Amino acid sequence: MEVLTQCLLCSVFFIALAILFRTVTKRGTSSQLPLPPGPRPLPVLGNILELGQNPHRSLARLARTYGPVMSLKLGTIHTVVVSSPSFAKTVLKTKEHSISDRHVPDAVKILGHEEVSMVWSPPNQSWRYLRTLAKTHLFNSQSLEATQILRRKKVEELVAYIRGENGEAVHIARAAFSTVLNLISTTFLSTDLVDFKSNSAQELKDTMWGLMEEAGRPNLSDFFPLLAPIDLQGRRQRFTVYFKKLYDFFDQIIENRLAITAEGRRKNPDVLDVLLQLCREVNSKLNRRMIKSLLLKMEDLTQCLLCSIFFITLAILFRTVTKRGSSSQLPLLPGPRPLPVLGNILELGQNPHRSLARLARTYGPVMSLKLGTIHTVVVSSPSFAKIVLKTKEHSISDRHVPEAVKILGYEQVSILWLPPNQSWRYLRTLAKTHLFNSQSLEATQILRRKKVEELVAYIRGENGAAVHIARAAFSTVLNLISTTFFSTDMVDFKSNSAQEFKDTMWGLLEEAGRPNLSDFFPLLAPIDLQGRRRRFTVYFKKLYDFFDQMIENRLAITAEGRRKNPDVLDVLLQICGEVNSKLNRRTIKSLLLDLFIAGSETTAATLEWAMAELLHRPELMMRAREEITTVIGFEREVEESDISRLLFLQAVLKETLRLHPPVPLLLPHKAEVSTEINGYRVPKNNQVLVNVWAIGRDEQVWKNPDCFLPERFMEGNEIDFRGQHFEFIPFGSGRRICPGLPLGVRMVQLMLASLIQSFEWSLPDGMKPTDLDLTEKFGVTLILASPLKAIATPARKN
Ligand code: HEM
Repeated sequence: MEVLTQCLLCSVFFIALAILFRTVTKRGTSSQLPLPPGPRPLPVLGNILELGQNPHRSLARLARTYGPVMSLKLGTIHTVVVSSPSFAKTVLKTKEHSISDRHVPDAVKILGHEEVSMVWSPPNQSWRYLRTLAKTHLFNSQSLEATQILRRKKVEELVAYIRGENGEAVHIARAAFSTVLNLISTTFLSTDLVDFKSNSAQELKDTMWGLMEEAGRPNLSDFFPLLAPIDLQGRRQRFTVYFKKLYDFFDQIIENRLAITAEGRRKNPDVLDVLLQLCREVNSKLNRRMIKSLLLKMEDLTQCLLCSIFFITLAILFRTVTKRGSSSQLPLLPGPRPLPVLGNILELGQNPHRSLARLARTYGPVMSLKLGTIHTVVVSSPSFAKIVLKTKEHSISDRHVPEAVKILGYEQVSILWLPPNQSWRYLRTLAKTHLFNSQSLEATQILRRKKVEELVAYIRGENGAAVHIARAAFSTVLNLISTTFFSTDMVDFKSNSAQEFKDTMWGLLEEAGRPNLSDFFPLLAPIDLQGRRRRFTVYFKKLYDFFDQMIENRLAITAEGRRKNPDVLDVLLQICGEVNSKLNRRTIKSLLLDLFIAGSETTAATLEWAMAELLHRPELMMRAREEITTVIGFEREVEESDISRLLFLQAVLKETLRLHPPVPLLLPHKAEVSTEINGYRVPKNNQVLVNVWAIGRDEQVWKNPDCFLPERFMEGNEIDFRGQHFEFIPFGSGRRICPGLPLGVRMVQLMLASLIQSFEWSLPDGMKPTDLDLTEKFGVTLILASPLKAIATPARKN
């Protein structure tokens, strides 16, 4: 009851928060105005997660979907992004009088800086005055000509410095930065005033560098201006220190200059002399304006105070919630500093596997992050993967269950999400003995061969039109799984209900690939802000109905007499009917659902990646064809039993799984008990992710890790993916290793070999192999961002 009241209070609090954000958001826009298209924003966060580590690239990618003018919501900030020359012209030229104000970062709203800064002030009279000043005194070509000798000298100093390094590696950015500071100071303040070898000059350089570094990191207050008054990250406070230091420095320069000019006019006045001269004329005006801006700030004070109280409460609440999960005595694993509330979510970006690999370069192969309120350990090296998946398999094989699947009691019976308890062990044994044992897979290979023939026939029927490889593969894999486990006669994929099944499965997997706020903030889960759990319930009910119908049909048939060749469904129903059976209809339905969820997109994505890599490197495609032609010829179709002789094809599959593991972070593991890795404590309930994508590209292990080189898996290289070689674990390892591995591998190999044997492949629209876009998209599985389309020409039999 106590927990319930707490939950209720939290829900009320968060609903209030959501309403507040919605109100704040609505205030900024007019409902009559049509907004440019754009990705659907998440509640509260908006589209922040889409920005990633490289917003310029992420936005370019989004523009491919939503067009050259699109709208996003970054936190509560409505943002329009323009990505084409013509719309850039509209914004920067045609509309220059309505779109040349600035969106001012919160951190620079200090010391009245933004009101007098040429960079940040709105295009008003003072700004125009500063622009004219810059044009006439700072950047006019005559004075730049006159000062070029000074700059030449500074560049000579740079060359001398580099020469002095005597072949040591030079930090180009730092050397350039120092020189640029010198060049600017030399141009505007003359060299004799700024000696960059002195201590104060060194300090100026460090302060500038620190300021730039600080400014480059995201600031919560810029996404949620309502949070600005409490300066949660202390950004404004640190900026104030930097600014004060710089102001002091410039004050000193001005004082020195005034002292010199007091002794008499300088021979060659520089820009500072001119500015000081002008300053004398406008001095009083400048002072009055500063006083006015101070008075204006007084008015806002009361409002700020009220906001502060609200957000301080919010911060304290989040801190309390967060602290509950960890103990302050525990030594923490290294990791990037989390932001308040969001933690390290912003670091994940669009491609978490890549971002985490990058972070691991700084924080090491075991690091800790906070994703919202979820403490997460990320492992990125073969040796630590071994510790997590093997040495510690008994303490780190629980699952961190996504909120969306906590519906209809599914997670309590699912092999994917159950903790490693008795029920899970029972299901794993069942899978091993009845579903994926090599004898029954041998027995069903003729059925799968037929389904692959249907795929080949479908592609032949396209008559040279481009084939959407992933979609064709997805349908075929659904057929292959159903044929393996419940015989073809039970599932006719040409019927309407089968089409509906496919669409529902596709929809479910698409939905599951999008981030869910509730997974980062489980306290929000009860209100299901994004409606994810509601939509999952609809999908699950449809699929359960489908399986129910299938079971009913089967029971009706078996009631008429035992079937000649019982399939997996017959066996499961048989076990279900036994006394004290651990299996019931609900468990069977969840198991079937899991097989389709875990086996369909993973297998289809692997085939798509393999085809994409071979189309990208036609000489490898040719080698694979030659091997098939030599070993099998054209007279008959490839059989699963042929694969053991197709060594290059096997190497292609391995290389595909190394470079493009379909489940790049495995399914999330969870520590069942507090444990220790590398001398650090991993507290109970921490989420544990294994970055197999990063491990597959580890430079310490793989030569030319980013190149697709199937040959590396030939010539006596015994490394395989069955969980013993931790440098290559696309199926995981240990207790939770993928039980569907034998079927998955058979399916991909058979489809790939058949497609290569039956067709010559090329790219549509005159695309060259090098034009093929191999960019990834992270979702439930790692897929190609631009789905692969290819043209199949029936193979010539020479
Ligand atoms: C190329 C194809 C496949 C790949 C790369 C793959 C990969 C994986 C991975 C990485 C895991 C998680 C391991 C972990 O969390 O430690 C997993 C789990 C699982 N896979 Fe696969 N898989 C594939 C095909 C299949 C197929 C065809 C099926 C069944 C028809 C299947 C059924 C499962 C199940 C039931 C689990 C959950 C095991 C558990 O949690 O105990 N997979 N798979």
